Amino acid sequence: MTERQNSLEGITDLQDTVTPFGVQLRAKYKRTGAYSTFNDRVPVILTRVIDSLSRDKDEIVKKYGKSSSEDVKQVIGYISKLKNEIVTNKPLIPLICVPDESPEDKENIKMWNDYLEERTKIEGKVPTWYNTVVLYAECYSYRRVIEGFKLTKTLRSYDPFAKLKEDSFDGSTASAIAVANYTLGQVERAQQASSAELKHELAKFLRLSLWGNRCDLSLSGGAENGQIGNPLELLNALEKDLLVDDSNFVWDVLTKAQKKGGQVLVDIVLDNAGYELFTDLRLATFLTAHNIANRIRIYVKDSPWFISDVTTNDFHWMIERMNGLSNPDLNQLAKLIKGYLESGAWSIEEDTFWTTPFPFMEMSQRGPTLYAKLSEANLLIVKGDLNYRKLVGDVNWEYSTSFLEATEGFLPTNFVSLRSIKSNTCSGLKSEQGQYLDKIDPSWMLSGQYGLIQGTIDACICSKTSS
Ligand SMILES: O=P(O)(O)OC[C@@]1(O)O[C@H](CO)[C@@H](O)[C@@H]1O
Ligand SMILES: [Mn+2]
Repeated sequence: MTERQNSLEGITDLQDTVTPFGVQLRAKYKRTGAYSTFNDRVPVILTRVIDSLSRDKDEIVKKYGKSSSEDVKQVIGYISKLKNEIVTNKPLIPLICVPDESPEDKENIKMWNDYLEERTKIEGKVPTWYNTVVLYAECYSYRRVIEGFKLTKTLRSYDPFAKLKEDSFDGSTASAIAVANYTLGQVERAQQASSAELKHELAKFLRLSLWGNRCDLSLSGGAENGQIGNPLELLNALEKDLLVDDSNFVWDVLTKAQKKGGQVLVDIVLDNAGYELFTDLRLATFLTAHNIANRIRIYVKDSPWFISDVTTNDFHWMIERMNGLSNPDLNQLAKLIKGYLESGAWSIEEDTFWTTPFPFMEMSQRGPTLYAKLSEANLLIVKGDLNYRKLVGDVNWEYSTSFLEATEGFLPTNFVSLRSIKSNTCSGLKSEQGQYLDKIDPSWMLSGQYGLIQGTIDACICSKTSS
């Protein structure tokens, strides 16, 4: 038995079960992905951060100056301690506020510390890693990594995952080139395409963006997980794994908004950098080039998050990379994207809410400005597994619970989730579909094999027009 398992023996609450239906996921349920999150994945990720800091120390000192050498040591110590807190299931602790903290950071620290108090009240004791709801504890683990760097002088904005994200895109360039070529072909045909063709193409771009979500790095513990092969040729084979397909709903929402006149505004909440980001920008390019959307706001994270999530830096890095590679299609696509950003057809948006632990049903209360902003959009596209968990409150819903019921009142506008399933929550399946998958493939909710294009199809939100 390993030292880690020994130390967990003291956790009285560990239960050798799956998560019961109707309750939020917690790592204490041993037969779940949540348990592996703290038993395997996060400790492995933290070790990788430590290793990469030791390996890149000279490079860091070159870039951030001599005193960063001490800061690297400090962060390594901090992250080792954090890892130890997790594997011994210590109580979560308040974030530290240093005297010269910026007002925004102060406010952010207060939010996390207030929430720790709130959860302590809800749970009747101070939350621990395995015992509290995993959505909170997992988000908190990434917030602690951020703190490790924020507590230094020279490395406050260092992104320990940047290299992994960059390597992930570089490992997928052959796939990216194949689809870049196809996307540009579609853009060139923009004037001739019939409505039926556009509808068909939209369904294709939605699928490419959905399956791009298989490439996240937090599920693989930071191990390279890029796209290989020609994604267009793989689409047919993946069709059997698409459990819900509300592509028609997306088309209906967008075309109805168009018919109403005025500007059609689409908001996209991004998930991962690298190949997935590339697929999302292609979807956005398709919508803009065909005038299906007049404006697209693209939401990124304001800090390094769940290893592979896109920050503003990652976004710009990828465009520059596409520009710099010796492939004319990638170069042209990069130019197109830059043009969209410069003209204001697209904008990159940050909001602190995306790096909080809150389920989206709490957004109207805890992030009212963002909620109001999202409600201006005709359509909201929400990428990825973590965002799905937040959409449905990270509850293990009975699989046939409708998506709308599971989102518990979060409805700023019509929205669609594009998610490859990587955690133990899923709603809106056909009767018996989930039970059947449980039987044939017990790990179907954790593998990322299955996907959803799932919209708020039963909600009646009249098309909006913004100007
Ligand atoms: O949101 P993403 O990038 O699709 O997935 C993130 C993820 O891999 O991280 C967690 C595992 O620790 C899970 O919530 C989820 O599967
Ligand atoms: Mn992610």
